Amino acid sequence: MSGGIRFENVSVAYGATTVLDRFDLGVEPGEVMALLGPSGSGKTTALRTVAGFVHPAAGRVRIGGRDVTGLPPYRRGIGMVVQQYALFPHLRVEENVAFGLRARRAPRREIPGRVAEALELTGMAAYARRHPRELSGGQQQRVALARALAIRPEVLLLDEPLSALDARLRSGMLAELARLHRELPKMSMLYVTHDQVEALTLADRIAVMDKARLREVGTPQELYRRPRTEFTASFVGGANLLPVTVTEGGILLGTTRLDVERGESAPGAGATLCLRPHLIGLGEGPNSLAGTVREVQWRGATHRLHLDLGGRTLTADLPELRTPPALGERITVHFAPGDAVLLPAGIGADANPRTAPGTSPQGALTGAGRADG
Ligand SMILES: Nc1ncnc2c1ncn2[C@@H]1O[C@H](COP(=O)(O)OP(=O)(O)OP(=O)(O)O)[C@@H](O)[C@H]1O
Repeated sequence: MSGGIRFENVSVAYGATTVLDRFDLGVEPGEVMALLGPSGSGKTTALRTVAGFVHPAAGRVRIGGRDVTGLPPYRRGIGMVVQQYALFPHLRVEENVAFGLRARRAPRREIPGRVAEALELTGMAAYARRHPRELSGGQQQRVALARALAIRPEVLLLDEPLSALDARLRSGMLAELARLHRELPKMSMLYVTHDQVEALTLADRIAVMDKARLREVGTPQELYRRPRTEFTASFVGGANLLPVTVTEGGILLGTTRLDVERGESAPGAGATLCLRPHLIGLGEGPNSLAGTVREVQWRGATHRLHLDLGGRTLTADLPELRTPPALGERITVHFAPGDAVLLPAGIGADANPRTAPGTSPQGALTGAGRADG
């Protein structure tokens, strides 16, 4: 059985409010696709249309090529894990895991083996006889995962599965999910998150959503290194977004001429320079920028500097400095021509990157540090 999910122009509305607008996306068999976007962008709604809990006003949903738009959830071949573990408190772990199999009328003699297999996959075999209240939050989430896997789903739907866990458990579970993906290479996963680190770590591709629409889809590397919109640039990884002017003679940041590829931006047009904080170096270089130090944050392995470039803030993450600059000091930083991306003004402008998480009031995004904690 080949998995894979296909959204074909799926729209969902509650009353007059469209919460999913002509959503068109394919998840390949065996692929992990993250749905990444701010709160309320429609991620959960998209996932629930695959599960069969939300019915589209228009469009079709396919799983493994099969049109499942009209099918009830239990006939779709899906496993689902949500933020709240939703285990039955009065049932032991093994009974919780067997529940989905019984509900689907799996042959009785097969159930113990399938339960054991699912508990083994999730590292919970030793806890089979316990009740949920005797488990930690992370363990309960593993049981929820085991329950979803026991039915051997074609597709696994995960809705913020790690958000109830503390940071250390979260990174452990993330590694577990990556291992699971390697061990079950045919199973597709659709993973809803608003955490870019989870998406970058786990996903083969990321679908960036905002305001009920799909904004951009690509591999984590594509979206990180070559974002096509300001929204993606700021939401995936954190970026400095600086308005520049495109002229025949080159790109101008204020009066400073920069050596960066012009891309699709036509002379005369406005554009935005996207520059990742960690790709900025100290001192003179190919693209030198002078600024006044407004803030210095020591972050262990790095120093984060906020520089005032004449009214614009530039955030730079530098490897830990022996002698960090003083506040008010004037310093020069630089970046390599290939390390900045020029985004044509206007694309994704209505996506309002200024409200993306981690954006400082000056419009320089400081969220890149989330990747390093
Ligand atoms: N049953 C419902 N009735 C009315 N509006 C709803 C319903 N479910 C969701 N919505 C609205 O649809 C929009 C999208 O919700 P959805 O849960 O898909 O967003 P999300 O991207 O998953 O957000 P979050 O990250 O906060 O979970 C929101 O504005 C939400 O208020």
